[in-house]
Amino acid sequence: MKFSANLGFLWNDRPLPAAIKAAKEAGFDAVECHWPYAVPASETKAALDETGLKMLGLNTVRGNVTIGENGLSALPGREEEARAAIDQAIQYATEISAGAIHVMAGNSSGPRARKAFIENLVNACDNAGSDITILIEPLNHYNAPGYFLSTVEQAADIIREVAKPNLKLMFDFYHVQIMGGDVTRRFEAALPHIGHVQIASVPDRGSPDHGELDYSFTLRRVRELGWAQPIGAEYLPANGAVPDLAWLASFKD
Ligand SMILES: O=C(O)[C@@H](O)C(=O)CO
Ligand SMILES: [Mg+2]
Repeated sequence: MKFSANLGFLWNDRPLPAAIKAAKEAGFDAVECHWPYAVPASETKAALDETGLKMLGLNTVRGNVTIGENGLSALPGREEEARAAIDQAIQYATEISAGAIHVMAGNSSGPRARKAFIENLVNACDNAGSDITILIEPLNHYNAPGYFLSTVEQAADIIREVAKPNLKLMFDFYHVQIMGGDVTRRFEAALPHIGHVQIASVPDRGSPDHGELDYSFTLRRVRELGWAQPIGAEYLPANGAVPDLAWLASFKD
């Protein structure tokens, strides 16, 4: 299997270009991040070019994080800000040739929120063009209480309704296990919609070699089902920002 280092959590004690280099040295096949915007895209691109790693994805900004905002795209009345966040992400992703943008929904619920989310996703898909995949990610209700999107089934409904070929599901096993489990069957059912896969141990969101999910089984099944893209290692290192990587050698090709 191939793995992508999620630099939102791994090596997040250093500037993004240095984190990209650390991921390369550690043997990762790709990188992904959360919010790279403080670093000029040219600097991120230079580190990607130097290491030969691809940036698989980045997120739209969350809004006012000091009051707990967690995305803007499913917030009725905030359409202008949501569009600006999507435009910013598309511009950054284009400059660094990133593969995907995770459009963050935000904390909301109900039909008006759903309508706003769908309209923003249509706009994101149309403006991103065919080289950038737009991702939506269900988040669990412990880490993201009140978040609009919490299950893969809800996300699949939205993807069907938006009906754009570049809208896909970010299937994060950590969240999916917490929100109902049965992860192997649910992965298989969602496979046609999946655009990226992420992992972490459950419930502590640590390295994927312990906890209630057995990734040596789960990832074998993922591979058998034909998934060949790098899997996002999105976990919280046990001791700060430098990750424990014993798991990587045993899971990698
Ligand atoms: O799982 C997560 O939390 C991330 O993938 C993310 O992008 C939202 O913070
Ligand atoms: Mg995730």
